[in-house]
Amino acid sequence: MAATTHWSPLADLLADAGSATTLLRLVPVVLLGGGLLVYIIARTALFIKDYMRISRALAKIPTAPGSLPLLGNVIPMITCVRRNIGAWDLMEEWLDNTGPIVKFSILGTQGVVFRDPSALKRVFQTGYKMYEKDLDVSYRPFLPILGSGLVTADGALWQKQRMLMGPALRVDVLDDIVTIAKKAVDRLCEKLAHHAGKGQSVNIEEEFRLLTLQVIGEAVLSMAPEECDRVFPSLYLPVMNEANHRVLRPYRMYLPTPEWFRFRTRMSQLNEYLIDLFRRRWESRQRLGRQKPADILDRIMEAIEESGAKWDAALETQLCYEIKTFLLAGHETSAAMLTWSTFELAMNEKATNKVQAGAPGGCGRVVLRVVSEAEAAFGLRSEKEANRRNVDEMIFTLAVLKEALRKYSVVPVVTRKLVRGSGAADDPVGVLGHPLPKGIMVACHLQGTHRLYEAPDEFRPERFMPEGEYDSFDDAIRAYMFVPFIQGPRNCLGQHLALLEARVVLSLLHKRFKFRVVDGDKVTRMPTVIPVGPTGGLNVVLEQRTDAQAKSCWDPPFLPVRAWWVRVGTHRGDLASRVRQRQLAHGRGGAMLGRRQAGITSRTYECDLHFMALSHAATSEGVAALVVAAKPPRYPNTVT
Ligand code: HEM
Repeated sequence: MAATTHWSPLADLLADAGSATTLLRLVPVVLLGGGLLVYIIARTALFIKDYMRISRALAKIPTAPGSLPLLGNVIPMITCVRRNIGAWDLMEEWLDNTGPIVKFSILGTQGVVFRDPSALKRVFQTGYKMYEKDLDVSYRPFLPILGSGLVTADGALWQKQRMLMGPALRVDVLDDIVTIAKKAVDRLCEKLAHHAGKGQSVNIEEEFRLLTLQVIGEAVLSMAPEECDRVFPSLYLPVMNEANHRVLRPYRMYLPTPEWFRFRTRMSQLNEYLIDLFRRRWESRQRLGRQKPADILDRIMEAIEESGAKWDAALETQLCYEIKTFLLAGHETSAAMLTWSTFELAMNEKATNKVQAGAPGGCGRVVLRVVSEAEAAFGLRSEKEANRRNVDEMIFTLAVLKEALRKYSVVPVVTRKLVRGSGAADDPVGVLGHPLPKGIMVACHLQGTHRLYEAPDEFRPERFMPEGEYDSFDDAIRAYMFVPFIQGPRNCLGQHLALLEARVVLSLLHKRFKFRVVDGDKVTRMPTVIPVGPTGGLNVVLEQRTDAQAKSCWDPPFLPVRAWWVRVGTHRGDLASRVRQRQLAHGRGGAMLGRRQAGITSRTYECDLHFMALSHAATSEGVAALVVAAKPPRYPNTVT
C-alpha cells in the first residue's frame, strides 16, 4: 500500500531553516505574529487596568451573589431561565436581598443595578448627557436592524434625528390613530366573531401583534392591512425572531449557519422594499408638490424638505433605520401591553362572576368600566366616529393599561453606559450616594421601581385614577415611579400613540366580547424576550357580549359631577390649584369653574371632577363639607 505524504509549509520552512532566503521569508511571519502578540498584550493590559480602576471605584457597592472570576454573573443570568425567571427577575432578587444598589459583571463588563426613582432621575434626566445607549451588550443583536435609528443613536446624530422625527409622531397624526385603530379592531372583531361562542381557543397575543403591526404600518407608511399581512410576517417578523434569539445566544451573530444567511437575505429584501417605497413617495411628492400629509412618512419627508437636506443614499439608509425602529418599537411593546390588560380583565371578570353569581349583568367591575367608556366614546353600537378628545376621556381604560404596564413591566430593564467625565468618579453625583466610574453599564430596573407600590402583585387600576396611589407620591420623584416609557429627553417617542391606540382597541374589544383565559392560573411571564409577554402567548375563549349586558355596565361613580366643597381653617397651599394640577396631570383639563371666598375661615370651590377623585380629595384634604350635583350626562345613550 502506498504511503500518503502530507505537504506542510511549516515543515518545509523548518527543513530549509538554514538558508538565507528562508530566513527572509520568515521575517513577515515573525513580524505579523509579534505584532499580534504585542497588540493582544497591550489590549489585555489596558483591559486589566480599566477593570481594576472600575473595581476600585465600585468597591463600596455590594456584589451580586454567584459571581465568578472572568465570567462574572453570566452563569446565574443564563441558568435562571430554568427556574422560569428572566435575568431581570434575578436582578430583582439581588435588589431585594443585597441592597438598593448592586454591582455585577458580565464577561468583564462591570455594571450596577438599581430601582430607586431618585437614581432613575439621575440617569434619565439630570445626568442624561453622561449616559449613552449600551450598544455593546443589550442592543447589539438588534443593531443590524436598527442601525443608527433613534433608539440606538447617540450624541449629535440622535439629537438631529429626534428633532426631525419628534413632531411627526406627536401632533396631528394622533388624531388619525383613533380612526386607524378603530378600523383595525373592527377587522379583528370580525375575525374573532367566527370563534365566539364555539369554545375554540384563540392566541390573542398573536392577534394583537398582527393588529399593532397593521396600525403602525398604516400610520407610518399608509400600508393596507393586506399588504402588512403579506410583507411583515415573511420579512420583518422572522428577522425580529432571530434578533431575539441572539440576545441569549450571541454566538448566532457570528456563526454562518443557514439561519444566519436567511437573516441577511430577509434584511436586504426588507431594506429594498422600504427604500423602493421611499423613492416612489419622494418622487411623487416632488411631482405633485405639497399635499396634506397622509402618514408619518409624509410628515418626516416634509421635515426633510424644510431642513434643506439633499436626498441621497445616506439619507435613504438613515430613513430606513428610522422606519424599522418605529415598526419594532411600535408593535411588540403595544401588543404585550394589550395582552396583559386583556389577561387581567378576563381574570377580573371571572373573579367577579364567582362572587356575583346570578347578579344581573354579571360583569366584572373593572371590565364594566372599560365597556362603559367604550360606549361613551363610540356609542352603544360602536356607530359613532370617535375623535381624540373622546378617547382622552377614557380615563379608566387608560388606568387599566397603565396598571398592566406597571404590574407586568413589559420593558423590565433599560441599560446605559456611563461615557463622560474623567478621573475616578466620572459621575461624581452618581446614584444613591455612590459616585460612578466611566465605562460601567448601569441597569435601571424599571420592573423593580414598579414594585415599590402597595401590594404590587395586585391589579388595581385605581392607582392611576385621580387622587390614586400614583398621585400620592412626592412631586420630586412621582414621574420616576411609573417608567414603562422611561422619562426625560430619551423617553419613548411613541407613548401617546401607543396609549391612544390601546384605549381604542381594548375598550372596543371588551365591549364586543367576553374573554376567558385557558388555564389562566398557569400563565407566566416569558423569561427570555423583551418586551415580556406571556410564555407561549395567551389562549382565550370568547363569547359575544350583548348590548344589554354592556348597557347594564354603566358605572355611576364615574359620572362627571360638579362639586362644591368647603375647607375650614388654615390649610397648606391652595387646594383649588392642587386639584386643578392633578386633573391636568391626568389629561382631564377640567378647568375650575369658579371660586368664591365664603367667610374668613372657609373657602368654597366649584370644579369639574369625577366623583371618585372628589371623594378621595375630600377624605385626604380634610374637607368639612362636600356638595355634589350630577352634571348633565355627557353620554345620554349610555345611562339607563
Ligand atoms: C406600550 C408600548 C411601548 C412601550 C412600553 C415603550 C417603551 C419604550 C422604552 C422603555 C423606551 C426607552 C428605551 C431606551 O432608552 O433604551 C422607548 C423608546 C422609544 N420608543 Fe417606545 N414604547 C412603546 C411604544 C412605542 C411606539 C408605538 C413607538 C412608535 C411608533 C415607539 C417609539 C420609540 C422610539 C422612537 C424610542 C426611542 C426614543 C429616543 O431614544 O429618542 N414606542 N420606548
